[in-house]
Amino acid sequence: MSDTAPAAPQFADLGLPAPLLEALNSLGYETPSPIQAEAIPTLLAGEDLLGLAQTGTGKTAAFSLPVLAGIDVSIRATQALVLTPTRELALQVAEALQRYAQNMRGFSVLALYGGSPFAPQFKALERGAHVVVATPGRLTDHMRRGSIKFDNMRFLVLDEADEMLKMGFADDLEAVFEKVPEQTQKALFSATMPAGVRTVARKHMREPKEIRLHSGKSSSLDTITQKVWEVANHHKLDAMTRLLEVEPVEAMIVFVRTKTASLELSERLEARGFAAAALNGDLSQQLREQVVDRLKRGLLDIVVATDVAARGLDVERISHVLNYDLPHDSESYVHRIGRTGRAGRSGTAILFATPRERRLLHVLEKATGQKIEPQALPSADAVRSGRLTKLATRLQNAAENTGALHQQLVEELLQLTNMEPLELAASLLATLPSAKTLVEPVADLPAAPPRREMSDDRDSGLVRYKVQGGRSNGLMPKPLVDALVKHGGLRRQQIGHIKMFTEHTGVFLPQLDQSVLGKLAGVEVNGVALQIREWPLPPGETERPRSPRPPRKDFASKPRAAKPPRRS
Ligand SMILES: Nc1ncnc2c1ncn2[C@@H]1O[C@H](COP(=O)(O)OP(=O)(O)OP(=O)(O)O)[C@@H](O)[C@H]1O
Ligand SMILES: [Mg+2]
Repeated sequence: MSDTAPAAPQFADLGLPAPLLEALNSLGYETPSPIQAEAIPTLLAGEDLLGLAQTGTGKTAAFSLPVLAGIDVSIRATQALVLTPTRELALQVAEALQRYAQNMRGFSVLALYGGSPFAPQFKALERGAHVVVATPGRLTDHMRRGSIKFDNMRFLVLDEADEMLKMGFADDLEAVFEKVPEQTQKALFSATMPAGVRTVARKHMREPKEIRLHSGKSSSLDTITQKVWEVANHHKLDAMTRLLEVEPVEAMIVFVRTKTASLELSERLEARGFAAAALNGDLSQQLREQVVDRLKRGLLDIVVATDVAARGLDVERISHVLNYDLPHDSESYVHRIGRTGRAGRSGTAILFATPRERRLLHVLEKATGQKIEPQALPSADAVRSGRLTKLATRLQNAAENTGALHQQLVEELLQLTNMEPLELAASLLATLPSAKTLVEPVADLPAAPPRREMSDDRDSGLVRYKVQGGRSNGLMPKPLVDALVKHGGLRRQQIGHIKMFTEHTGVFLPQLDQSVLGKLAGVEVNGVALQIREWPLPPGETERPRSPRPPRKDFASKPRAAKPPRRS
């Protein structure tokens, strides 16, 4: 981050105490980022602050360092409160504070978030953690119980202030503002600041200084290359597999719209051999933390997440962000793609847009101040040469570990087999599992058809079937798909949307003939005997099965489902 402001100041010029400067030095921070250069002196001077700077530009240190400079470790009381919208972020900010405070003896920071037991939190608050980093929900719980004390509070920081307002925490934040002592210094940070934030700032802050490091036009980083792939919904999974073959992905975060979609897609990716996992608000807190940790440590390469991971998450390995589903709004897009290209590194953001969504692109281009370049889907040739390059790299790497022993083996094999070296190499390749995909033909992915001719739903052209047996019977999408593949002779890609209800399951499939239905009838999946039948929904009928059921002949006269349900 050294190529920024013209007369770049040094950390030593900003007025920070020696223990913090030493910590920055040991962390390898050379020069302050622009937001740090501006925010640190302002906060050290005691002013309130609204800090607006792009994703990945060091806002955490911009507030953490001045907060730490103001902490008196000899007083065992909470002196600063930092609020973050998500649990992962609370933990991450607490960890950052701990790192910056590595030379402040006796310093303690506490992360307070839901999904973790109260008892240790009470104890740590009792002992007087110097800084508390909390999510609004859990903080409100503690405020109700009176376990957090505000008397010594000197700083209040809202990281991702706009998101917390958007999540509906306005009243809780209001209560916090009311509760902190009058002279508490306040700071709000984010990469995006919609109008609502300023209203809060005006109400609760003392003439806050506003530091804005980008014009409203460009809220995302120029280290991020943005591209769009036009893909119909039902080709997204194939397109994603292609993407993974041709793009130099180190780690990727994939954003989908719903929790269910994050589970389904991560399962499908795992089934295709990728180190993938889901991250969404329904998972246990322990699992959520494990996923982030495994991603950081390189044990996972793909995390399929909902917007719970869109804000603040700082994982150096993330080289790519994929918007598998379009975000709800442009702010969310800015934050999502900001998970890559952090701290001056470069990153790639790819967006899957169906033809119908194409018209929304200009909104995102406007929000990021950048063009989102359309990119042709990788051709079969590109996929093949991507695979070949990967294999070549592997062989080159392997060459470093071969020696006389391997060469001698080759000599012996040549003699034994009576083959030419080229023949032998070809045979060896044929036994190599990873070379298998190279001899298989690769089909070109169909480009998304033009808008008018298609219904760009992943279920288009499919028929809706009703499967007797739902979640409450223990039926799950993955085993169901496996059974459809095994007993119904379907290919995975042919299977559309699966919707699990309590008592039954709705699934979109190509039209099945009676013999296939017969084969599937009675097949046991997780102890449930499948009963599967075509299931058109007469207009106006709800998801719930009605009794008495419509007569069978209605089914035959209406092969196509009325309207697929909205994905939830
Ligand atoms: N001065 C610096 N020199 C080098 N690296 C830095 C510096 N300041 C911060 N970083 C690193 O940059 C990365 C991004 O910082 P941070 O998470 O604070 O960004 P952010 O602005 O809060 O982004 P977001 O808007 O996504 O939350 C972190 O890994 C951090 O350690
Ligand atoms: Mg941040």
